[in-house]
Amino acid sequence: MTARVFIDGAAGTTGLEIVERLAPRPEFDLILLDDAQRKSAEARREAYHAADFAVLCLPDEAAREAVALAEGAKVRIIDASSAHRVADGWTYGFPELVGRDAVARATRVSNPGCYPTGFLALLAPLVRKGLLPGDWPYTCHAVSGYSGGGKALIERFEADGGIAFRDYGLAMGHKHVPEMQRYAGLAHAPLFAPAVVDAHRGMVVEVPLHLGLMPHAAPTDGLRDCLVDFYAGSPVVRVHEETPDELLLRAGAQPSDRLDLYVFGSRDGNQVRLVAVLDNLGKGASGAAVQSLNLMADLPETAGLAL
Ligand SMILES: NC(=O)C1=CN([C@@H]2O[C@H](COP(=O)(O)OP(=O)(O)OC[C@H]3O[C@@H](n4cnc5c(N)ncnc54)[C@H](OP(=O)(O)O)[C@@H]3O)[C@@H](O)[C@H]2O)C=CC1
Ligand SMILES: CC(=O)N[C@@H](CCC(=O)OP(=O)(O)O)C(=O)O
Repeated sequence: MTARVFIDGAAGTTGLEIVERLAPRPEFDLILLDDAQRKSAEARREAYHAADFAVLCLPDEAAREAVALAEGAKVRIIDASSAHRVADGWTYGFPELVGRDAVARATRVSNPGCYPTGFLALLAPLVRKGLLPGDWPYTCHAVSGYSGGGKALIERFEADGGIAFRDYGLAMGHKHVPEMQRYAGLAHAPLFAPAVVDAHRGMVVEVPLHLGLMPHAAPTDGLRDCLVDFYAGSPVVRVHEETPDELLLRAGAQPSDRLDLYVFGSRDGNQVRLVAVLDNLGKGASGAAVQSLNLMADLPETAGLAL
């Protein structure tokens, strides 16, 4: 049976990429509103009531409004915004961490933020298995392509043409911190230092560790082995056992729904860099939404993904 899927915000950066992934698939019948209707509350309410699934690709405020418009409908929702990431009644849409069954059964799924996807993929299994302490004050450095900031940041980078690197989040308190802390099981909020580089898409998320100073921490190989075991058989997450000399983001990178993890250790074993490489619009947004939708619709998990 064909499932009807309403993409609210289909004209935006994340929405367009979800449409691209779903449009060729016969299992789905997309509900898309034209320019004249796409912000009409009435048209959107009707769409919610006609759909089996809806994917919200909207700013937070509009996503909260969307959930209200869907009240009373049988529609199952995946929200790509940060409005419901730590809200009661919502399942965090990270099947590798919360379990595929939990996502498959959920009626309200909140897609993880792009930076938290890298951070949590690295840290959550290690803290959960007791190989790193949950009460350590962790730091996370990350760079993202400018599409991570949606249409507004894309326009800014493309119009300016001269920004090579943009450090931001300098007042701390980035909106991703609560989900990073909650789903990694941390006692303290991580110090999060994000930046944007002059590439359309792609990101590198890093957690540096003074391993030698940490109480109850496993050695470098133990950390890597744990991640290898945890993601064994995952079609999306790959834990690399080799340690290359460099990791590159390419300005013209093609869409990818993969998530690549690395564990680099110093020779003396005292320092470690946990590194995740992903596409902010892939496993960081649209790819993750499609993965969750596949599970919710009882379809093969990776159908339609670029892996
Ligand atoms: N870009 C990324 O890498 C990631 C984005 N996200 C999240 O996904 C969501 C969408 O982000 P993104 O696609 O980047 O943002 P964009 O700004 O590119 O797109 C948002 C879209 O929502 C539309 N919109 C705004 N308000 C309303 C409304 N009231 N009713 C209907 N449509 C509305 C906008 O319309 P208009 O075109 O007129 O502006 C726009 O088309 C955000 O919450 C973002 O934080 C999550 C992970 C990664
Ligand atoms: C480069 C850039 O600006 N990135 C965005 C996060 C993108 C993302 O993950 O979006 P949501 O969590 O909002 O859904 C930011 O830092 O706000």
